[in-house]
Amino acid sequence: MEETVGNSSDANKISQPAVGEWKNNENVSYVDHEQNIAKTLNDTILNDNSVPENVVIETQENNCGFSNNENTQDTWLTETEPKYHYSNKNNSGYRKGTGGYDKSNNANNSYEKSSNNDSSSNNGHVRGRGRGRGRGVTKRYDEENESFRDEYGSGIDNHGGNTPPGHRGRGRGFNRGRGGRRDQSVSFGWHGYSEDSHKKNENDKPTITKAPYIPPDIENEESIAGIEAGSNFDKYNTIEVKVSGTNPPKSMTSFQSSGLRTILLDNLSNCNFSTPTPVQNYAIPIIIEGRDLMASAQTGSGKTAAYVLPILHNLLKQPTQLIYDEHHCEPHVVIIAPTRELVSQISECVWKFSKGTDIRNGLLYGGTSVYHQKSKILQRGVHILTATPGRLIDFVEKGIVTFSSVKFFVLDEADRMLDMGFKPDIEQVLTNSTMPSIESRQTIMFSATFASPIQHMATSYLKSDYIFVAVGEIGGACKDVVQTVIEVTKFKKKNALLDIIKEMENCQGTIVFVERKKVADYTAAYLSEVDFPTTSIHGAREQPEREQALRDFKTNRMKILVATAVAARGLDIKGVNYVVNFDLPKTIDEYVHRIGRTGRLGNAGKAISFFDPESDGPLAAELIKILKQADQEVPSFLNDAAERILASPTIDNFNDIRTNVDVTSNLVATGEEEEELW
Ligand SMILES: Nc1ncnc2c1ncn2[C@@H]1O[C@H](COP(=O)(O)OP(=O)(O)OP(=O)(O)O)[C@@H](O)[C@H]1O
Repeated sequence: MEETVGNSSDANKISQPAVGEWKNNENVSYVDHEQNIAKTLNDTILNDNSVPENVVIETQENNCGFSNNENTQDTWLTETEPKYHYSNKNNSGYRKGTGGYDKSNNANNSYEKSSNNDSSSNNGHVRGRGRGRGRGVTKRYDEENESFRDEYGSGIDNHGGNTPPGHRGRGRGFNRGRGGRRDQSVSFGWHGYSEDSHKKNENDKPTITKAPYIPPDIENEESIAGIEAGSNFDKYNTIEVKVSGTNPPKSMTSFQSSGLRTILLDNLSNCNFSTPTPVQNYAIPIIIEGRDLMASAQTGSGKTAAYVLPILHNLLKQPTQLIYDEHHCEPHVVIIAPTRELVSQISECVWKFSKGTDIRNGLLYGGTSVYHQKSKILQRGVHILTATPGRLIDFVEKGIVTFSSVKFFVLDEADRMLDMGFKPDIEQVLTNSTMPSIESRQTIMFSATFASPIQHMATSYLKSDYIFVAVGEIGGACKDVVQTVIEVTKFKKKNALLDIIKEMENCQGTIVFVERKKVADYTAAYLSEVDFPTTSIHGAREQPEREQALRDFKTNRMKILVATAVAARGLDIKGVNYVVNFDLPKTIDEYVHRIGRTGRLGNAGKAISFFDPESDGPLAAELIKILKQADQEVPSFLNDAAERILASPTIDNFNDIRTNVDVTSNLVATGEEEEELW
């Protein structure tokens, strides 16, 4: 039975749980904020003095939220009981909405866990415990028109914690919380983001305004510190490097002898870059000499600096006028990467190496304020624009960015940018009428993996005399990562994960990769419940939440990060000791990138992967290859699985599992997700 809550004329009355739903707090029927009382099922009125133990009357002031206590009882938590406390402000904890996807799991009715105890966090509304189907109105910011529009929906979105009550999203199942309260105000700690669902319009519907997100500026000193070189850094010199193409420039052996401008050398030394990595030794002279480049080198071996430094050098050596006005700007360098967080990280790298120069650095990515990004890049113009494809195309279509001045075009994670998911976007950028021809620009592509078909395709964007550099085996895993593969079937994964985490001396710096956003939430909720502070990052979280999650993980506030493929590529996080593949990815390249979040720059890392013979068979043969290439042990069950697959004519896509990577584009095409599926 469902009751209407959202349209109630009394918006201050919160959800009325169905009779019997309060298994553990059977005394409480509902809470009335206006009168500041709770009522029991038999309508006895409880005031402050008579509420049963574990029940706190929720007021607008303490807005505290539900959780379960130690005995897994549903409890309303005040701010003085932070143990199971979800913080909207920091959006890093976890909750599990019983009204949404897991009503049956009463034993696990634990929601959020966070040590944050900030009074501006109004946590209750994320839970959506009520049975009603609210018909709320959401003021949603329309980036296209730069205005707010109303969206009506039913039910609370239990997911992100900052989706206003009444909003139902676009019908992606998991986010459909049911009913719940609509009388919460939410105030977010991050800059420029606030919600207020107290306001009502003339029809007595709450009007919720959600200001577009303005990310914090990257210019802070903390950003300077990269990962410190580990004990295996020197072994980089033993890796074989293959260079092909006509007359390749000679490689360098040190930053000092590289010819890089003094200001760049100073910045390098401020960032503790003393010895170049092999990919830097080869790529820097090639780019300085103006050659197009396709380069592959293992994860965590310094590819970003390998293209940022020579580009900065060339810009400084031959400065040309920066063109911009109040309507448009013409960057000299365009760098494209697949995820928002990676784009932000690259831009940080550009910033730290260009310190003290006149180079202007701009950033475009989805989930953030269009207006803000537009005004930032138009205010002073940008030499180097780092962007995700979706937002860049948006700006190009609006005429805010034109490419007439482009000298360098860079694809980071190039194979990903050229696979079926992103290729149309890249083509759209490269065929834009303002984009200089191949001959008139320098095109640079980097990745740790470069499947042959993608390499072939990529050549059509490069000058015919481009240079190809491969440090080590193309697509090979970093040998500093100890890889373990364990056979675990689907239903045993949860316990297996817990066992692994318990066995770790310290689980701090663990990334758990899962395939689906929903599983990311389940897993993070579960781990939080069992005392491992966990956060998550995936494409269904709002951008401020994603960034907060990364910050929390980077600062060790959260020990574990559960992530979908959105965090698989490029992210460079200090102190990642373990990668756990709770679900294996569909492609081996993705596996290589995922495990490459650890074992970076000569540091040791560990990767543990759950191999489910039922679903992961198609990956077995390639996984064996990767393990052997990295001198790792191959478990016998993996050989068996590979043989089974070979003998089986019925397995689809065995010869080309890459056909599975196209899911992103489908969603982008249907407009369900701006850029990222994962
Ligand atoms: N020569 C160097 N000396 C010291 N630190 C370096 C050097 N080169 C890179 N680093 C640091 O190493 C880390 C990894 O670099 P980067 O993220 O560029 O690797 P990558 O090869 O692009 O990895 P991925 O394939 O995962 O994208 C960063 O923290 C970076 O600051």
